[in-house]
Amino acid sequence: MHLELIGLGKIFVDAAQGTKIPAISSIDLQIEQGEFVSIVGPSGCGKSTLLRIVSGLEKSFEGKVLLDGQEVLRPSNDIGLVFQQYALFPWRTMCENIEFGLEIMGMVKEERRTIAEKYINLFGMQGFEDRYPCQLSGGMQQRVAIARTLIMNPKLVLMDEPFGSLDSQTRNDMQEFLMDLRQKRNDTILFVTHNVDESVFLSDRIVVLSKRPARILRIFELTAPHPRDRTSKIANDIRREVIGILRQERNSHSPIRN
Ligand SMILES: Nc1ncnc2c1ncn2[C@@H]1O[C@H](COP(=O)(O)OP(=O)(O)OP(=O)(O)O)[C@@H](O)[C@H]1O
Repeated sequence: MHLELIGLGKIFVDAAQGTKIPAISSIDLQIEQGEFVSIVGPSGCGKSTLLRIVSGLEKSFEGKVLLDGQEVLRPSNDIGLVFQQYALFPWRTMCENIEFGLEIMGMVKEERRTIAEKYINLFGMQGFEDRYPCQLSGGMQQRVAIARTLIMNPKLVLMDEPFGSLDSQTRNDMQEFLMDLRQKRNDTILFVTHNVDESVFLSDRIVVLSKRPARILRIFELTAPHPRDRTSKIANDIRREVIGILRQERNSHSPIRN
């Protein structure tokens, strides 16, 4: 897998008010197989818009997204999506949610059940197969959403604040779970987060975006092996530096107050 973002730009037009909202400007980025790349940036800077463009959901934008050299023009099974809202089907059990994509592909029930069970085991969710989403904890629901995406074996997984609605302990558990999973599967992940700690714990690279319209301010490379020590000097140094850039960016061009 090789992902290439070339000169990405996006301007929203508010037809009612006749105003233009530049959301993204001149973003170039390359991602290789197995990389975990986090995107952080000020609130409202254009992170989700960037993911939507990469996913093929956004129809009009400048530049190109190339996945293995092929232009991404629409959503496909090659690119999996995980959102903050788990978006599970409430009327389907855990197992039925996980096997949904395989069912849509026309796979017969026995075959897809066998594969879904493999994922249920891999995700440590045995015993909950027949529960409905409302009977599962938030962390478990997000695991189901991730399993439902990964069962399609996408080349690239896009995650938009996937742990944003979880309490801090569950969030930590999910970060560890995701790292463990990654070691087993070598998925390629582009991950949007507001949480700098999370990006330092998880990423091979952290891409720091500017205020809207988002452009790349800085890319940090993190080479510490996993599992990472959240309190190590290197983790603290990078965290401090990323937070410093974001603070400076937030305060830039703001009116001087007495
Ligand atoms: N469909 C749309 N029409 C008009 N403006 C939009 C649309 N979608 C997003 N925007 C605007 O584009 C900008 C970037 O939005 P986006 O959701 O990508 O930011 P974000 O960095 O993901 O935000 P957050 O930090 O709140 O998650 C915002 O100002 C938003 O209001």
